[in-house]
Amino acid sequence: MMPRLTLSQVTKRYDGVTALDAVDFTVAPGERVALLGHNGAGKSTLMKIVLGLIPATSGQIEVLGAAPGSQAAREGTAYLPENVAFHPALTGLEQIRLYLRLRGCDPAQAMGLLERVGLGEAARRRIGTYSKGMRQRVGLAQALIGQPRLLILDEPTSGLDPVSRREFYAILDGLAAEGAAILLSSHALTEVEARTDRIVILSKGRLMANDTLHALRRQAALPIRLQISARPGAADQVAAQLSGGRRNGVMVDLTCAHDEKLTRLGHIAALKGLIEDVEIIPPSLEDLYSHFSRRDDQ
Ligand SMILES: Nc1ncnc2c1ncn2[C@@H]1O[C@H](COP(=O)(O)OP(=O)(O)OP(=O)(O)O)[C@@H](O)[C@H]1O
Repeated sequence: MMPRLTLSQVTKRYDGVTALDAVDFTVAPGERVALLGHNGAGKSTLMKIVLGLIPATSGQIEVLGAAPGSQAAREGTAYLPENVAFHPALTGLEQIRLYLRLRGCDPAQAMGLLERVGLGEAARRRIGTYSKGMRQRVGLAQALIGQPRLLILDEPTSGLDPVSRREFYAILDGLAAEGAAILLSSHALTEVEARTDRIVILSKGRLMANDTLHALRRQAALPIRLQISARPGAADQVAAQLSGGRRNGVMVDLTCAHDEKLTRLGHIAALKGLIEDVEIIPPSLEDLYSHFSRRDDQ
């Protein structure tokens, strides 16, 4: 399938600063891609280039097979900025109707869009009375006008509570299932870990990683933690036999390389009379993120 978004060797220089340095990646239909990076890594610059708001210094960008900022690209692309501001005196329904009219679409679609983002019941209340999570959903309803095939979301869940975040991602899952390509930036690694298909890490404008979480784990080859619960009174013996560290009354911690995992599990299984349970804890996205974003400095 042709990617919805393709960046090839995209470089952006502001005077003296290289904000993007030969960045390559694609986003396919139905794919949810997380764009991660420290402050100043180049995420906003990348989004602005994709939206056609600023030009790249060099490289090629294709948005829905067209040039960024062209009519074809703009018609099929939705953008949700980090802080969406709406008119507080308007109701959600009025606000979305207004956007529909501005886009030359039928304002009667407004209720359907609001229901889609879970604002059906609040549609006739003033936006001034909405919570931050609800305002973010108005933003998403606005972004869904015209059935976009590519969504660019700038930290869409910052400031939302855990329940609102989950609900927001559930809406994105539905859109991706219908074939929308989604690129979202975030600083919240735990939620991205569970809710996206691929991870792109930028550091000082350079692409440090671009793969699934699974593949990044293999590439990084960070140690895996094995957490063993010993039978009552057996923790010292288990720790001694496995050369592991005792944590409290019953827990024994081990770390091992990825390719030692099965051997280590074999040793643990051989102590079966002494052991209640074993938990395998792979490196978290946070561990991977610091691994990949630091690679540059070495
Ligand atoms: N208009 C500009 N003129 C000069 N330098 C700029 C301009 N815009 C951004 N930069 C620089 O380019 C680099 C990348 O900035 P960018 O805003 O893209 O980062 P970011 O990853 O979006 O950061 P954040 O997480 O803080 O939003 C930074 O060093 C920034 O100072």
